[in-house]
Amino acid sequence: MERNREYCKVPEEELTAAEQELNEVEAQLLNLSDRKRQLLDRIGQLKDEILLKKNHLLTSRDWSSTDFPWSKKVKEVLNLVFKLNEFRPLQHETINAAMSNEDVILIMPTGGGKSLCYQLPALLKCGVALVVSPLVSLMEDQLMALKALDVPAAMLTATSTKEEVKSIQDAMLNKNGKLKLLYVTPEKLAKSKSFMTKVQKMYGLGRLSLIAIDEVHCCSQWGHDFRPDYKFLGILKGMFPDVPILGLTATSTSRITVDVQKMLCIQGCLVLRASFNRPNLYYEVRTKASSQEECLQAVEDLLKTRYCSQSGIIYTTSIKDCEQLMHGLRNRKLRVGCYHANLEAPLRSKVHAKWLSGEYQAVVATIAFGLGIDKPDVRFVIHYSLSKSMENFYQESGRAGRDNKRAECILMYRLSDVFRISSMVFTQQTGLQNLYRIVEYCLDASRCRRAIIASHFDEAWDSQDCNAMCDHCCKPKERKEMVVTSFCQALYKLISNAAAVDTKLTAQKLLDAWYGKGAANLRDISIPVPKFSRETGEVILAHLLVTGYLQEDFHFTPYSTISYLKRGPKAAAAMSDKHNIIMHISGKSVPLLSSEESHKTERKIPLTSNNKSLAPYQKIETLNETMTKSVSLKTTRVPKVEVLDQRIASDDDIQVCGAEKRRSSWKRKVIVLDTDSDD
Ligand SMILES: Nc1ncnc2c1ncn2[C@@H]1O[C@H](COP(=O)(O)OP(=O)(O)OP(=O)(O)O)[C@@H](O)[C@H]1O
Repeated sequence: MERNREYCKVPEEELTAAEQELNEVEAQLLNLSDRKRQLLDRIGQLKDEILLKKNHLLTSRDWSSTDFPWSKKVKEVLNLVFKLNEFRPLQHETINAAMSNEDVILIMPTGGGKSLCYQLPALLKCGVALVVSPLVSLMEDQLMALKALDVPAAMLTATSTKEEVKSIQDAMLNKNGKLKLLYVTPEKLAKSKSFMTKVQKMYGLGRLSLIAIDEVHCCSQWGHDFRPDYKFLGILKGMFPDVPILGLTATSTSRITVDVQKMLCIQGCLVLRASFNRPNLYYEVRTKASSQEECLQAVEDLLKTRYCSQSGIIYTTSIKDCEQLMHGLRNRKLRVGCYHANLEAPLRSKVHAKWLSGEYQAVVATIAFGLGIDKPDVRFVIHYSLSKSMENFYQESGRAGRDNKRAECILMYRLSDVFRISSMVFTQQTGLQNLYRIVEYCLDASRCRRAIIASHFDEAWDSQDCNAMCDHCCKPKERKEMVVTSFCQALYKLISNAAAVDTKLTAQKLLDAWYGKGAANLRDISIPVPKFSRETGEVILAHLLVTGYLQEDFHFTPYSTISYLKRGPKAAAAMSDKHNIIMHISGKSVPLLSSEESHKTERKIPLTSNNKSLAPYQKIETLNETMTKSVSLKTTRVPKVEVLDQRIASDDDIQVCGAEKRRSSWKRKVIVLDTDSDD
């Protein structure tokens, strides 16, 4: 080609030659970019294969073995330093993996004993373990506990004094230093260059023993608690390649776990997942009354009867709710305190202390009362309103029953709460998605509550595992299907009618119009008023919302954010003749266990005053006779799934969140769909 160019004196000839050459180059480029794509694909495949192979090797090793060189020492430190007799599930495995310098992600329910998994190896390894923790209060709790055990630990935060910083940094680099654990916030790592330089020096001296990252799900944007500073932790593996990273979390779906591995550059690492099942926790959802007074009454009744002289937590959504509920309960002579972020730290500590000592029966709290709460005998957690996500609910309710004795988690559900929370979370990337999952948990009228929790956390579930420890398994109901397509179409029509007069409808206004109430110009006489209660109407509306047939439409006013309803992304399907929108409802109780027996069953479950070492996620195998009976009851298959014809369906036999309604005049048209259906 070069030669061509040299001899081409005439510009026309040179142009032809250049164009020819360009064509050839383009053809080569195409070939090369094809090849590049092929190579990239292959590299991706090979990397996946290597990770899979590595992961296979890791998972096939017996991490619970007691034949590791450090095994004897591990047992000694467990007994002598931590004063514990034996490991809880997965603790030993995690410790062995960390001692082998493997990266690990440990997913273990709240209270499962994650801290020991990095504290113990930190004591056995040479040097200092860096513990990244999201909250100063959490670190303080940990330091207090470690001090009581005589374990040398320190923390560095934005408020540490110069002297503190200096003495800690000296200890980091001192070959003979005693410091074993150093707690830091992710912000400290991300923002303090001088501190990172010290960590690098410590690493250079071979004194960085391991990196533990608490609440590691905060790395992932898919998690409910994404913290931008956690992103920075991605550089640690590159900087300190031979230091094991131990990520710990109580809540992580598979998607979040993969994301976290990617963020931390520890793909293919060992993932240890303890069961999310907490056999000693009883889960229940109750319909919340619409009047403030009735709601208060319901909580008062619980505290004065069912939970008389027992200790618990009542979670509310806002600071205002928190204070109002506390005053309401105090006026009813209940010993409760309140805890939220607007209270000064000393006051919060005082409330916490009064609750720990039993002076307060319960703390009415916002989510500010959370991480680090380690009271073993919390017998009840009441959610006075929905949580923001299943993860939040699991974590908050998980503060009950850490002593492994029976404790109860009651969630009070009302549709209007959904919109209060949605207008707070809709700007977050997965805010609404997360909220709708917990709404589904509340709406489900028959499925085992813990089966729903397990499936949320991608955990395999055996229907026998509940042991009648949720409201649905305690009093099983038939599971039926109801076709709600025409109701959805009716709601669309009401929304369109309102739009025609330049009006937007909130859920309450939409329900008013549907039930022939509210402004006359928003009603539609061509749409029959439902024969079922408004409560059932609310459930149908909520179902249409969480399944995408309706959608929230947020508008800002100077004082608040209002959620209106509009057609959802599935509207076209809902309008099609061929499409049925099906909702599960529950029918009659399965008459195998009388309510008296079920009550007995409820009361007889765990069990564990003589079973202290039982971890929350271990199966309780010592079933008594009544429990065995309830298990066989629970596993009894519902004989049929029925489609109730929507035109004549009424409240009869429909159970909505525990509010059971029955009428003898029930007429229904039944189409048998399936004769062997279950959840
Ligand atoms: N092997 C064990 N035997 C008995 N008790 C243990 C064991 N391991 C940990 N514990 C106790 O369990 C309690 C909870 O432990 P820890 O705080 O580590 O839980 P966690 O999983 O970090 O919970 P959270 O997610 O709420 O922070 C602590 O009081 C701890 O002393």
